[in-house]
Order: sequence, then C-alpha cells, then structure tokens
Amino acid sequence: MPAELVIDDVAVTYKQPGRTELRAVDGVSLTLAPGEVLGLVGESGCGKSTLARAVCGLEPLAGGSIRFGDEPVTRLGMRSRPRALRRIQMVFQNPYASLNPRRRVGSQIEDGRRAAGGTAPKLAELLADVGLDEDAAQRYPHEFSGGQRQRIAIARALGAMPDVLIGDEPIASLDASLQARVATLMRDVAAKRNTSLLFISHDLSIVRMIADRIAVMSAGKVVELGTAEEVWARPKDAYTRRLLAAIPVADGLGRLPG
Ligand SMILES: Nc1ncnc2c1ncn2[C@@H]1O[C@H](COP(=O)(O)OP(=O)(O)OP(=O)(O)O)[C@@H](O)[C@H]1O
Repeated sequence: MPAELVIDDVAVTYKQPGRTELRAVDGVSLTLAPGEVLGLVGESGCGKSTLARAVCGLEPLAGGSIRFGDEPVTRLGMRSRPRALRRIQMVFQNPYASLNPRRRVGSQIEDGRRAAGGTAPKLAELLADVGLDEDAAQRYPHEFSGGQRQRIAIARALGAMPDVLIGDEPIASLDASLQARVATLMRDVAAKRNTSLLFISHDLSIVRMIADRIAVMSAGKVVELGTAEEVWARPKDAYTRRLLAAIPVADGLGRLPG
C-alpha cells in the first residue's frame, strides 16, 4: 500500500566559498497523499529543484526528515536509501540530457522496468500510456522531438512503478503549444496508477490546470499552500499575488487575477 510522502521541516544548505552557507531549502513541510497532484511553484532560485533533489536522495538533508508514513526515505546528512529510490522517480527539465543518445529507447525504458522487478507494466503498455507507437522502442532519442523525448522519460520513470513521480520543470524546455499537453499527460498517467505527482514549474497557470493543491515557494520557504482554486482565486500571500499578476492572460476571458 502506498503511504503518504511526508516532507517534514526539511533544510538543505550549500557551502559558498568565503560566505555564510546558503539555506536553499529552509524548513519546508509538505505532504503528498497517494494519487495526489501537488504543484510547486516559485521564481527561479527559490529552491524548488533543491527540494526535489532532496526528496530523490540527490541532496543530503541539513535538517528535518523525508518519509513514507513511518519509513524514512533519508536521514540527516545522508542521501536516500536504495529501497526508497525506486519509490520516487524524477522527470527532469531537459530530456536531451536525461536520455542516453547511444541507447535505444526500449532499452532505456527497460532500465525503469527492471527497478520494479516482475510487477512492472509491459513496455508496450508504457509506450501506449505516453502516446508513442510500439516501434519507438527500436529507435534512438535523436529521432524524436523534444515533446516525444519527454514522453520517453515519463515512460521510463513510470516503468519503475514509483509511488511518487516528480516532474522538475518537465515542460520548461518544450514549445508553449506542447506544455499543457505534456503536463496533463503526466497527471493522467500518474492518476491511472494512483501515483502521487509533485509537479514543479514556475508557470502557475499550467500548474493550476493539473494540481489538486499548490505550494508556493519563495527564498527557500513555502509561503502559501492551498487547493489549486484557493491559491489561484484567493491568494493570501503578497508574493503569490505578484506571481499571479505576472501572468499576462489569466483565464481565457482576458482578465487578470485579482
Ligand atoms: N549545487 C549548488 N551549489 C551551490 N548553490 C546551489 C546549488 N544548486 C542550487 N544552488 C543555489 O540554491 C538556490 C536554489 O536553487 P534551485 O535550483 O533549487 O532553485 P529553483 O527554484 O529550482 O530555480 P530554477 O527554477 O531556476 O531551477 C539558488 O540560489 C541556487 O543558486
């Protein structure tokens, strides 16, 4: 049974030569229920990627804990435990960098499936889920467009049957016309398997379309957390209001959010 992912008072620091260390994530607490979509938004440099990397075990914690229910994912000062690593999969911003150009797509998706052992979905099912033909398996990443490569990265992550899928700006490198499609695809494939989705973006208008709840980060802290509608329509924090005001056309009627 998947358990709730608990991010409890997490801090991540970076050393800065000759200066005091930077608290890139500063006491963040969030939960992610099975099947829930949590959007994480905020300006560049506010700590979104650092938090995602900490959840995946790629950054050691300087404080707090991350766990599935009672089972720790990481311990203070350590990267995550191998068992927890499979349970959390990440899709990165740049599919050009995250896929190996010299290996066929099928064998890269197999890497994900291997992590799940015998229970993994079939390769053909994973490709169908992300809207790719079966013959994609025999081809190489350079034969695909940016949007298709991101679909391949999503299929590889899903193959591991994670409890939590993290998208770290997974649409930022795509054409505007593709961004909403890939975002809704991630939401739909996660929902099909009751996988939680932590979707990171600086684009509040897209996050609002797919998220159940939205957390807004600024300078390493969560400054606002609420349902997607609450945060969109009735932002409490001044920083969130500024993020909303920066969106040129908010609601299809040409109105800016109040
Ligand atoms: N490896 C690192 N070493 C030192 N400082 C870092 C490192 N990675 C990130 N930082 C700093 O930590 C802060 C948070 O960065 P982070 O990448 O998490 O922000 P972000 O909100 O994801 O931004 P973006 O949307 O631009 O990726 C920034 O000030 C950044 O310069």
